[in-house]
Amino acid sequence: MSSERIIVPLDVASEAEAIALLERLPEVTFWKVGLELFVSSGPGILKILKNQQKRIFLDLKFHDIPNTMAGACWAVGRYGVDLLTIHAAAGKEAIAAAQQAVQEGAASAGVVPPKVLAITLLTSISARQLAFDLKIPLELPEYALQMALLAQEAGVDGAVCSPQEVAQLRQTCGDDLLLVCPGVRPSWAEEGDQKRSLTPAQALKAGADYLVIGRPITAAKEPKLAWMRICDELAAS
Ligand SMILES: O=c1ccn([C@@H]2O[C@H](COP(=O)(O)O)[C@@H](O)[C@H]2O)c(=O)[nH]1
Repeated sequence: MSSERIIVPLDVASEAEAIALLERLPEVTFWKVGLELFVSSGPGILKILKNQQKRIFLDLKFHDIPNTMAGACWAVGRYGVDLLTIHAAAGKEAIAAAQQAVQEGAASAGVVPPKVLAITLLTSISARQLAFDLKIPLELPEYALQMALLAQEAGVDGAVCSPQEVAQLRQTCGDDLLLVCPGVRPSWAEEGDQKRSLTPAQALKAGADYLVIGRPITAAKEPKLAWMRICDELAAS
């Protein structure tokens, strides 16, 4: 079912607001906990989600030296979440350390390790910003692909990329690499700070395994109606 391939972010500032959102959208099976909620309220929300049998994407976007990545990833390994993000730009050694540490952390807690996803390039970065602000002398699709290949060589389970690059990553990296796309926007939703969007149907057709769709649902007047509209559009596509 395509609705199970939609991950909704709990981008709110408190556990109480997160619980209120969970109550408004009981049909959502896969939730993302990101920096805003985790930093403001801590890991308690993970237990709440687990008690409701929800799947969890812990989007903490680690980007640090190998030793620090390993320590943080070991600790995340113990939570029993499904997905964890790190930045591919942290480098091969740090990615490999992260991958090994989640396995060890999970084993120490007797839980299944999360799949580690490497962020190739944040979906809020445009080609112009990549060139002029970040001074990266590669075309954006080539840079995203190189980051995915680096992460794949270092042993990650998957990558985060924009829907605009997902077809190329799928073709080059193969079917075993899990591809998760944020920056997805239905035709009726505002782009906001996302720079490289496609619609949900286009993103799935291009090869995404999972879509992260936040504000078009969570900031809608009626989140449930927005969720249903997206699910209906996917079913009709
Ligand atoms: O490259 C990335 C990596 C992560 N995100 C996260 O996804 C959601 C998107 O929310 P929207 O409201 O649908 O824009 C958000 O939690 C980001 O932190 C991303 O957008 N891009």
